[in-house]
Amino acid sequence: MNNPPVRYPLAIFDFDGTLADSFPFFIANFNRIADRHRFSRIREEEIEALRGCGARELMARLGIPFWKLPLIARSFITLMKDNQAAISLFDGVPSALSCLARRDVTLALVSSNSHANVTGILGHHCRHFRYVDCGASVFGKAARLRKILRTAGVPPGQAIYIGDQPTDCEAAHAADMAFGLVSWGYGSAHAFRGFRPQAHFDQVKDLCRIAG
Ligand SMILES: O=C(O)COP(=O)(O)O
Repeated sequence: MNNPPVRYPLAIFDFDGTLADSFPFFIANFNRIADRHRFSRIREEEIEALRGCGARELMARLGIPFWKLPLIARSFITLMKDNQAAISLFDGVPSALSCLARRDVTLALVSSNSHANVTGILGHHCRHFRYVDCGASVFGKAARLRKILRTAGVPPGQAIYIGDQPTDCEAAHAADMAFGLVSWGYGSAHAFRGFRPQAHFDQVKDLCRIAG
């Protein structure tokens, strides 16, 4: 990991692929949702290449128009709601969250997933989060980040958004915040070519370094 140059008093987390290991569930259900919403199915051997695409490129390759995104997101969210037990947090996430909370980092979460799924999967680890903002559109996270900054009264330069997708990085930078990229998420390193995350986290336990 590149050590963050400063301690970040406010750390905002993405959920899927960052805290929750939902990629296997996403892939297992992908073609079912593709059939329902009439976009391209994927084959096992395409997955790695698709993880290297940004959201716009992915949508173009799969034939997903923007207007279908909320409908597709809703289908995944509903499916996940009925299968929450199949999704767990990445190993080490609970101790990383309690380490940060213990060291007085304010924790928040901005996700495009639903509040019910996020809180259901986090379970009692939810207690570490001061702010939880769910239901953001994939391209609409910057406004949610700004709202948390305002509510928390923290200047953007003292906050970091930690996520796994290029859209997360774009949102953080649009909100003038630092972005921390995790290596265990949906997006592969190739998807981040041309992006400049302020921090890289190679292992979950590295997240504790946000506390300085
Ligand atoms: O990383 C993403 O953009 C997707 O994750 P989210 O569902 O928690 O928003």
